[in-house]
Amino acid sequence: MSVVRVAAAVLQRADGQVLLAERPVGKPWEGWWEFPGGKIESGETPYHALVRELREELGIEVEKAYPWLLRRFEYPDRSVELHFFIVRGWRHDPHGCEGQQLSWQHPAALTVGPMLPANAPILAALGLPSMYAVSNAVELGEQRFLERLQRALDQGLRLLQLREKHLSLESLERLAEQVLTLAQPYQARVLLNGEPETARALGMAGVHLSSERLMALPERPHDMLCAASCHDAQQLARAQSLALDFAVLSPVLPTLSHPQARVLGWEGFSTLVQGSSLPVYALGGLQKAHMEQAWQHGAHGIAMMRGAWD
Ligand SMILES: Nc1nc2c([nH]c(=O)n2[C@@H]2O[C@H](COP(=O)(O)OP(=O)(O)OP(=O)(O)O)[C@@H](O)[C@H]2O)c(=O)[nH]1
Repeated sequence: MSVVRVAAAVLQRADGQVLLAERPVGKPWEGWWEFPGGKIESGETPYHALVRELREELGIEVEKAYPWLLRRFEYPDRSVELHFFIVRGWRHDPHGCEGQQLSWQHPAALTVGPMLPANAPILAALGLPSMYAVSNAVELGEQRFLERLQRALDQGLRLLQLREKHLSLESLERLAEQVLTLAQPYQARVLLNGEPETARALGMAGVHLSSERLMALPERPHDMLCAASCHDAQQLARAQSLALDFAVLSPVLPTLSHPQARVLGWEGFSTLVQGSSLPVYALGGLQKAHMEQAWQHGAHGIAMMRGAWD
């Protein structure tokens, strides 16, 4: 079966809502909802197809579009390869130039549907925020870390990795309880860097695997979020084949926590994440101000340890 290559756009407003379109009468899957976009013509790059499709379908001019995920899916009559972009800047108000109905929607609470079957993991990925903070109680001291965590939650942090490898199980339990108590009113999700069973026992939303654990794990846990640390193509491929929720790729820049590690640089990062079916956070020596650069290089967002608590 030949592969249909498609450019698809997640137009995202500052409030997080994304634009969905209903497939018009007469097309395959009519009445189903999708992200605006269409087939990549021969000789076109995915980006150029995106710009053309959004002009033709929505009457907008793309100003800021970032490469995001590649999703392969088998329909009964065709295989599709969907090149998703996140579009954060455009000129003119989108309207359905082909008579299609449009709707701005919160990815986690759609009020239109059904969505095309290929798109379920895309909606899940859109539920992940741009920033992923990694705890640093060992350097800050627990009290100061908890104060900084409270401040970060107030400022919008919604995803956190508790990574305190030096602690005994008893001390970890105590700290985890305090962290979860702070995170709960914000519905912020906390992942434990460790084993799935420990994460489950501590009531965490998920587990974050070390790269070593990632390579050894036969199957991902299905009752919680599951993410992993990756440093090369082989580990990223493993994270994709286990269908994890997301990966973290590091170190992008030199970092104090891993002074010996070979730095990827932004170009190395972007080469590795190109074509990823999973959202990938950039990590290593980053500050909040690196967000735009991370998006330009194909990252879902940035992960930070020291930078998250400044
Ligand atoms: N634009 C878009 N297409 C998607 C999404 N998800 C998804 O599976 N697709 C698939 O990607 C293909 C998009 O091609 P298209 O919209 O230009 O073509 P089409 O179905 O109208 O078919 P036709 O032009 O051959 O009649 C379709 O097979 C569609 O089912 C999505 O979110 N947006």
